[in-house]
Amino acid sequence: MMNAIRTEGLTKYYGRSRGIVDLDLEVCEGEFFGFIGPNGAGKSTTIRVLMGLIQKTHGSAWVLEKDISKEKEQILSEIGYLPSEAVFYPDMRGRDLIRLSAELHRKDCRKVSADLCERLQLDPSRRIGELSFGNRKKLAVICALQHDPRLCILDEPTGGLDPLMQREFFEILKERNKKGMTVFLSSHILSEVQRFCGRAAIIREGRIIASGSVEELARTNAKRISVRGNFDPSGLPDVRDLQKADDSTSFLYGGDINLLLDRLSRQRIMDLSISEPDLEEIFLHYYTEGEEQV
Ligand SMILES: Nc1ncnc2c1ncn2[C@@H]1O[C@H](COP(=O)(O)OP(=O)(O)OP(=O)(O)O)[C@@H](O)[C@H]1O
Repeated sequence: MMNAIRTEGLTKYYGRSRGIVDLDLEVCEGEFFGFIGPNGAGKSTTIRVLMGLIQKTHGSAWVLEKDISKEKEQILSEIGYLPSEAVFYPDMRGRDLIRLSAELHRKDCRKVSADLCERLQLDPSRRIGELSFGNRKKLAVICALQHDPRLCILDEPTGGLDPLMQREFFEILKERNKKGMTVFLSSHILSEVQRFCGRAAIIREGRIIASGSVEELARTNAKRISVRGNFDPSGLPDVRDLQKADDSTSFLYGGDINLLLDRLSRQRIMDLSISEPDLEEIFLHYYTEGEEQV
């Protein structure tokens, strides 16, 4: 299987401050891949290095099996890119930018771009400076997709799009993905990744802390334990996200269930529930792992 993106020990420092450290990433051609992490984790840095917009500090990376340090031009001609903050010339009209970006790809994209404008409800005759943030985003989406790229790299694409437009946008991506386009979607919105991506990597503080199928990432042995009555789980192993209210205690528990039952049996409690944690809680656990725990 061909790799759409591969990195080996990819590292970027901004002076002495950390951008990304030792990133190993593998995205196969045809995947809908999620790149998820909190603000400042290093998502944009990774993408900018892959795009050749900034220089890596060390490590290696290939996009569509081409070395980012040696074959930048070829890479750019085959991919679509949606930057997180699109900066455009304010006096230009939307359609001029669309044409300019098509010319860069030396392709007649008129039919596709007209179709995209209609689906995303963008009036391309307006001047860019007069467009709202969401409408500029649509323009960037059209520029990223009109030339039918093999790989589309999207850096937090949905900010600014209203729910209806988000739905249409993902519909377009899904259709393209079905026809073979690889999607690399950076996001801090978990539900987005969960709904559309097959596999994902989680990045925190510049490092990949987990990767795999979205289902796999969501799987864990931990259970959500909720106890009504007086219960103190301190001393039990692998207790996370402890929440205490007046007469109830709730936490994620990943330790031996017998230890827990033993402790519970020694206290008078009024009610107990044991349930699967939802994906949101699991990601929260990935995000906060390594920080001080209760
Ligand atoms: N030009 C820069 N100069 C110095 N440090 C930078 C620069 N750009 C990014 N950083 C730092 O690199 C780290 C990673 O930032 P990056 O923008 O890649 O994160 P991100 O995951 O894309 O976050 P967000 O969701 O907020 O866009 C942060 O600590 C950030 O402060």
